[in-house]
Amino acid sequence: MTTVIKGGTIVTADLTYMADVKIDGGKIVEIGPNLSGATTLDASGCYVMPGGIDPHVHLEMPFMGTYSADDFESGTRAALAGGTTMVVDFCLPDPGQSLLDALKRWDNKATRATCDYSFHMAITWWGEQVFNEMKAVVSHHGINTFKHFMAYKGALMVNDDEMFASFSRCAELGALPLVHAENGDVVAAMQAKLMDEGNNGPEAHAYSRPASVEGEATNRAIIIADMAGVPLYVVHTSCEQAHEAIRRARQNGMRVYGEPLIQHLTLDESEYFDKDWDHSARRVMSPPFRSKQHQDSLWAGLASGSLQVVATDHCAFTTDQKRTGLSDFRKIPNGTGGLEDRLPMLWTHGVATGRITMNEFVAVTSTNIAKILNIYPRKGAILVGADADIVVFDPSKSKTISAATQQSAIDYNVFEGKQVIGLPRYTLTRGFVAIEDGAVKTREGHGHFVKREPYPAVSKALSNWKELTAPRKVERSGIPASGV
Ligand SMILES: NC(=O)NCCC(=O)O
Ligand SMILES: [Zn+2]
Ligand SMILES: [Zn+2]
Repeated sequence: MTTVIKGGTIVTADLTYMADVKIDGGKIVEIGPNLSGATTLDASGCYVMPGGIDPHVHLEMPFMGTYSADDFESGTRAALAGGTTMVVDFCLPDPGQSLLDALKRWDNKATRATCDYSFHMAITWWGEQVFNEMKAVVSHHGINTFKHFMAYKGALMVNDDEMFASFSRCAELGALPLVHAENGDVVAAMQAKLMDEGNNGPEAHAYSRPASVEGEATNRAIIIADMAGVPLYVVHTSCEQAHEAIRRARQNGMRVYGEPLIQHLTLDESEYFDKDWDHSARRVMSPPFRSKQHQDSLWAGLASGSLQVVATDHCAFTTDQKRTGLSDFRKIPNGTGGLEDRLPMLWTHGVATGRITMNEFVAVTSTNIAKILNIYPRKGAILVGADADIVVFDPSKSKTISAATQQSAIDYNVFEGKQVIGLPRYTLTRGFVAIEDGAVKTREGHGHFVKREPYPAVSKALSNWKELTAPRKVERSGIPASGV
């Protein structure tokens, strides 16, 4: 059964033009004028764009003694409602657990997904078993990214030697390491000091994680990646110090990518000084929200290309879950939602204000990450042969964000009361119309796992360069006799 999206303007990362899009069997089969099919979707006045890809979500994540509240059904439903058609979650092995066993657990959870998904594998401990299993993760399970937490001491955190070993293994396998870059040792010490001084409220979460601990860790991860000869992707880049380290590395020819979150771009640190404990605790996430100056730096990075991707780190906890930390901010589960709001908030605060163009919007919400994850042009493109993961985006449609009308399972929204302009008229996941003018028609279990091959081009280029510039013994003639 063919579907035609008719009368819209196609917007991709590099082109804007008027054409219809014909879909058959979940794929784009034709692009051009005056197309017809069994079903027609009216896109007049709309932009027809690749569906959003959110490479950073935590659905039903076991974390800080609880589980994040959105599972693969409600989380992907929220994604589709906001124009996002693929998510990438993080598989988190327990300490000592086999990576492959952990993957079975994630496979089971994800069967309920309503849109396509993939996983990053987290390296939460190190040993020969992990070293060996990383190969199977890449070659048999279609996962080409490995996440490293430099924070969450005593839980998910790995040390520099473990990171260097894992990054080096990534280099051998053609995989890409990811880092949560905050100095976990310094954060733990600062948290303890703040508690000793009686600072137990959610604002202390922000005090304990200043921009410098993120900048230092980002720089350290970049240097470790360079020594290991591997590219690096820095998740939730929230401040100028981290951005500056990424910019500098890129200027020096390193392949380092930075991912600001929509929350850091649009919400600031004043949220933590609200008199209402719940208000502040609901916004506790790591890294914390920053000042307006840091926000300006992130926006500039998106416009100039030194930062490449806007994600959400969707990790939603209910107010009751947040209240676990009523007397100790260290126990407030870290994380916020945003899956449904990423595209409308970025359009409103980015495109509508002129901070980024429509094409840059597509690049940072979809195409760039599709290329980084090595799934382009199956995803992230409006091209014949691509999956029909499409958002028909109406720039004149507006709403006020409210928990009362959201898809996420939690009881609040960190963007509550914000007016957005620009919303999906239709969201299609592999050709299936899951969102139609605000009506949610998602199908549980429709989502497929997207396998991702390793990166032959980047790894080959980097290993060629490393080989050319490797330390070499200088062959000398006429070596003087020993003076002894
Ligand atoms: N970001 C956050 O606070 N929670 C989710 C886990 C992580 O990404 O660090
Ligand atoms: Zn993180
Ligand atoms: Zn995260």
